[in-house]
Amino acid sequence: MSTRESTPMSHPAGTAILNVEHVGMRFGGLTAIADLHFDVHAGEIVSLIGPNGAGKTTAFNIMTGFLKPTQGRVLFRGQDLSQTRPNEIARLGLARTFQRTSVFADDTVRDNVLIGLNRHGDVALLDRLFPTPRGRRAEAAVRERAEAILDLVGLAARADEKAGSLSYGEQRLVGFALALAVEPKMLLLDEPVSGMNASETQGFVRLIRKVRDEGVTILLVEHDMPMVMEVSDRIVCLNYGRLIAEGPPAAIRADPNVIEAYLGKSAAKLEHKEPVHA
Ligand SMILES: Nc1ncnc2c1ncn2[C@@H]1O[C@H](COP(=O)(O)OP(=O)(O)OP(=O)(O)O)[C@@H](O)[C@H]1O
Repeated sequence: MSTRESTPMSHPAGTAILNVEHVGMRFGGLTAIADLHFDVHAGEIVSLIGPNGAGKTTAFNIMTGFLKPTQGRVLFRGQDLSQTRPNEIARLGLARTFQRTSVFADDTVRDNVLIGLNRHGDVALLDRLFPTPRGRRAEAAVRERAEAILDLVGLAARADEKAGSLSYGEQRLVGFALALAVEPKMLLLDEPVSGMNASETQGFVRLIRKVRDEGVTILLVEHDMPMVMEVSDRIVCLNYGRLIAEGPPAAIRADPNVIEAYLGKSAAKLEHKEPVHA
């Protein structure tokens, strides 16, 4: 495990940054999550896996404030998120990416990242609007940060192209860059490599590790099992809204309950199918 955070708010390795405490979610008569309970420690890469409809996306939506749980609570860095709005949660340092890409297709890749940075609002608006020396310095700092993020995700050479002209996998990287723009302490990645080819996936594994080594904790939902087994420190497996196993990849791969519910069926079982929402 590696943490290089040095701010006073940082968590030493092994401290929980996220606590999911007996969370339940019902939609009318349907129980999407029955009783989910797990922690993520600072500096870890943790994956949430399970068959279609197991409740993974619902869990993500609760952790990011898009849904309020009908039972239990989620703490991020000790703060209860139940009454916290999504934009406040992002400001606390918990950012997410979405299953579907959400880039501005007609803007360049660079402008997408600049939009993300400006939305984050770490530079005062007046400083950017007026051509004062201070305003110009602020603008230059934002542009420099955009270049650094583009470099990190490997899109520097495509910065001037329209985001909509990139391959699907590259657009996922733009979505990832947008999430990084808010300088998160923790990133929730929703099926980040779906639609990526094998070499893009390998590149993404290296990228996730690099970002983690910079002190960002990662929780991902992913159906690409070789990728999950390679990148995860720990895996949490859900089935029908219940936690059925939790542990390091080797233990999860060998767990009879996980094999029965998810891994052991036909190869087609590992392919992602769109959920049918009630
Ligand atoms: N807004 C909603 N209203 C009603 N039911 C919902 C809603 N969102 C999710 N569900 C149901 O909750 C259950 C869990 O769905 P969820 O999308 O969280 O599963 P998942 O594990 O993310 O699946 P997938 O791997 O296919 O993305 C499913 O039965 C789904 O149909």
